[in-house]
Amino acid sequence: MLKLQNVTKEFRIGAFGGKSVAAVQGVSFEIVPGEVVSLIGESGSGKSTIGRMILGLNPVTRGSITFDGLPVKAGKEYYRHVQGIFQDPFSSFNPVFKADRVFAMIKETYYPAVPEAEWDERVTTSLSDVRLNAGQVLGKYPHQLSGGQLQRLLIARALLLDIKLLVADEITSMLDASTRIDVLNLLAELKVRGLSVLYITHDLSLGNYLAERTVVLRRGSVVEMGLTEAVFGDPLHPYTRELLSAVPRLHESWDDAVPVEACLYHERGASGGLLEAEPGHLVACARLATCREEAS
Ligand SMILES: Nc1ncnc2c1ncn2[C@@H]1O[C@H](COP(=O)(O)OP(=O)(O)OP(=O)(O)O)[C@@H](O)[C@H]1O
Repeated sequence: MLKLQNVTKEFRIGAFGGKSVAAVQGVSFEIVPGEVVSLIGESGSGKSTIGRMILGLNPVTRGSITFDGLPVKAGKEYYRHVQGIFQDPFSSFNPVFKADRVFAMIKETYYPAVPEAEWDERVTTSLSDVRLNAGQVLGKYPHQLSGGQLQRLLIARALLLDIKLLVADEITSMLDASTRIDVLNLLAELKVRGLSVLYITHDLSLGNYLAERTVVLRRGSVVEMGLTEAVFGDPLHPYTRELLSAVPRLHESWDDAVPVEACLYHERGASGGLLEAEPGHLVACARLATCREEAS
C-alpha cells in the first residue's frame, strides 16, 4: 500500500540557502493494509520529515514514495485515503471557528450531495466510534475542548473519509497518561477495522504497545527494522539497545550517553543499506556475523 524507496530529504539552509542538511537519507520501508508501523528515534532523527513527505507536505529530494502504486500527490483524492494527525491538536483548528467546522469542511469538499440529516448521522456515528458524545463536543470552540477530545475529533474527521492510512505524529505526547491510553486503544481498534497507521513516536513503550513492525531511525537513516517483537526482544543495533535501555542521565548529554561508535557494529550509512539478520529483521551493520560470533 505505502512504499518508501531510498527516500532522501535535503533542506536548504543558511542565509541564502547555499548549504543543505540531509534530514532523511536513503530510507526504505513499506506499510501493508491493516498494519501499524511505529517509526521511532530521538528528536531530530527525521521522523516528522518522513511523515510530512508521506502526506505530500514536503517534496522528496531523491527516491520515491508511492501509495497503492502511484506517487504521492497532495490533493483531494490523496487525502481521501491518507490523513495526518499531529502532536498539537490545537494547531489543526482555527480558534475563531467552532471545532466541528472540520466536519463541515469534509462535507463541502467530499460529500456536497449528501443530505444534511444523513450527514449529521454520519458525524454522530464517527464521533461515537472515537467514544465522543456528539452533544458534548459539537458547537464548542477549540479552547472549550481538551487536547484528548480534539485529537479524537480529528480521528473522527478522518473516519468520515474512505481512509486507508493514518499518519499519527506524536499524537499522544501532549495528552495525560489516561487519555493517552484511551487514544492508543482507539488506534488499536481502528487497526482491527483494517486501517493502517504510521505511528511516529520517540516513546518506545508506546510504539511497542501498538505496532506490528518497528522502524528505528537515527540521524535520518534506518538503523534497524523488523517485527516489533524481534526489534524489542532481540535488538541488534547498539542504538536500538541504547534506546531500549535509556534512562534519563542527569549531567550527561545524549551524544555522550550513546556509545554507538565505540561498538563493534559498523553502521553502513545511507549508501550501504541494511543487512537481513533473520527474515524480515534488518539492521545497519556491516559486521553482523562477526559480531555475533564474537559475542557468543
Ligand atoms: N524546514 C526545515 N528546514 C531545515 N531543516 C529542517 C526543516 N525541517 C526539519 N529540519 C531538520 O531536519 C532534521 C529532522 O527533523 P524532524 O523534525 O524530521 O525530526 P524528528 O525526528 O521528527 O524530531 P522531533 O521528535 O523533535 O519532532 C532536524 O535536524 C531538523 O532541524
